[in-house]
Amino acid sequence: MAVEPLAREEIEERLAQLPGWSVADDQLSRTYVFDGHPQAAGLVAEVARIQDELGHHSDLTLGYNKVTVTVNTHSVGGKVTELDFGLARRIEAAAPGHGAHG
Ligand SMILES: C[C@H](O)[C@H](O)[C@H]1CNC2=NC(N)=NC(=O)C2=N1
Repeated sequence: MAVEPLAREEIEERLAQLPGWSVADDQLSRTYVFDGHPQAAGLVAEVARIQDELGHHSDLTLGYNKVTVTVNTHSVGGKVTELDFGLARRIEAAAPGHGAHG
């Protein structure tokens, strides 16, 4: 089945299960906060592995103690799809192991 952009209600239903994530300008995103830089970089490295496994890649911004994840699906013209939520759920599962909060 081909991936399709999610409708607004479908996005709202999925966001309700993912506290901290939001959609603006057709981008699904979340910022995680850490106690320090190595922890933040550790999440980036794990997310890179997850993204290659899934074949779906977010834009990751690494700051001193923050990581911002931003993703949409290029193949449907830059809209939010189930692929983006699938990646977000995997990142949510990984983040606590790196000490993410915020
Ligand atoms: C061939 C490869 O799987 C595609 O180019 C993938 C790679 N990663 C991707 N990542 C994102 N965010 N959107 C895509 O449409 C996309 N396409």
